Amino acid sequence: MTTLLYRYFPHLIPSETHQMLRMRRTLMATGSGLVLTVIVIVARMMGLVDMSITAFILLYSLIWLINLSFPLMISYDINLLFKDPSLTIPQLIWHTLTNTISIYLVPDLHSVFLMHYLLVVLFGAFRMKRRGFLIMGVVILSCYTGVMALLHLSGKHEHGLLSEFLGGIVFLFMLIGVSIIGTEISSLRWALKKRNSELNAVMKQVKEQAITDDLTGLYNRRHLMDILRRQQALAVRGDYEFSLCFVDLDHFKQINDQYGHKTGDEVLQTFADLARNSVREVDFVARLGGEEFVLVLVRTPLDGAVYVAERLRQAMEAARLEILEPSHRVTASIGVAQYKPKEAIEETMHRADIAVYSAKNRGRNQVVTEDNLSSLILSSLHNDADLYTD
Ligand SMILES: Nc1nc2c(ncn2[C@@H]2O[C@H](COP(=O)(O)OP(=O)(O)OP(=O)(O)O)[C@@H](O)[C@H]2O)c(=O)[nH]1
Repeated sequence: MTTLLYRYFPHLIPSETHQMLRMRRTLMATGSGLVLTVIVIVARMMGLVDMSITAFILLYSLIWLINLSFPLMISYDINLLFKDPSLTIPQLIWHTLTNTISIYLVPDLHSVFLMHYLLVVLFGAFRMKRRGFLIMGVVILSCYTGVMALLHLSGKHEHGLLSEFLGGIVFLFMLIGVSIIGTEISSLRWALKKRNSELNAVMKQVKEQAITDDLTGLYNRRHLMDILRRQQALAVRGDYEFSLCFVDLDHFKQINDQYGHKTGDEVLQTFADLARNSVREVDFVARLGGEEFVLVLVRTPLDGAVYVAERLRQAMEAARLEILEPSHRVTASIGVAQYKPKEAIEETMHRADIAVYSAKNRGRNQVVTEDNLSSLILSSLHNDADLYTD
């Protein structure tokens, strides 16, 4: 049925995975409703249904209006307005009701329809828990005994009461059995669903850990290289610029020596927070290692990057760190470089790195750009500066 719908009415099949699954189940139920209708129509053609043709057509038009309303609701996302978007209980009750109508119309085939009740209960395994199965059991039993009583009272069904009673007991046991199996399937589904969401959460955590630095929560060096390659690819496509700020905290060894490693860690975390808050959402902040950090400022030319770097330097200089002595200020030296079209990303990193060295040489706590490096510093550092490779 789903395949037919795909072929002739592709626009009615939802593309979202959950909705598609709901549609498939609903079409299964609609399919079993179709089988019921065909059986009743054949029975009427054989003279087993005592109902005028007009009333019969009217009744089945109404039944199919409601039958089709379930898949249509899913097609147009109306089911999402309900607490249970699978519409399990309404569908189960509706199919129980149509099955009961079928028994009333064709009492001679009531044992066939009795089996269909069991199919309806199994349909609940997709969604229901134990309580749902209990409710459905009660609803089905009430419908069945109700319709049988009605048939006997109106004289439409002439079977002996004892055989009917025994048949009812057998059906009750079958109903209990099917409900237990349904509950088991249902609890397996819930357990799987829970395990799946736990796995997803762990996967998310593992992915995050793979790209972040444990101490500061900033991106780590490996992820920084990925970010830079993506930025480079954007710049290569044209009309895109970005800049790097290399940051090195000044005299950090002294902080470790004077206050201990733990305090040193806290200073690194404080700086990480400051750096994170000094850039835009779209920018990136990474820790290269030790007391070295990198800001990747997207869509930012050199002068914009200098502005951000200077603002961060001033914020760090002004920050009062309660973990240190009141007069102790932690400062940062920052080197800024802009990516030049067609160059290797390592070359940009190299220039930013040289700018940091220059800032240190010029007395620390300052921002130096690649533009204001003297050629002397450039040539002396060019040979021994680290090339940043992944
Ligand atoms: N607390 C702490 N210290 C670290 C960490 N990683 C590196 N360090 C320390 O950072 C210090 C870096 O010292 P240096 O490279 O000599 O630089 P500096 O003292 O900041 O001097 P300048 O950079 O020249 O201003 C070393 O003492 C490292 O042990 C860390 O994760 N936590």
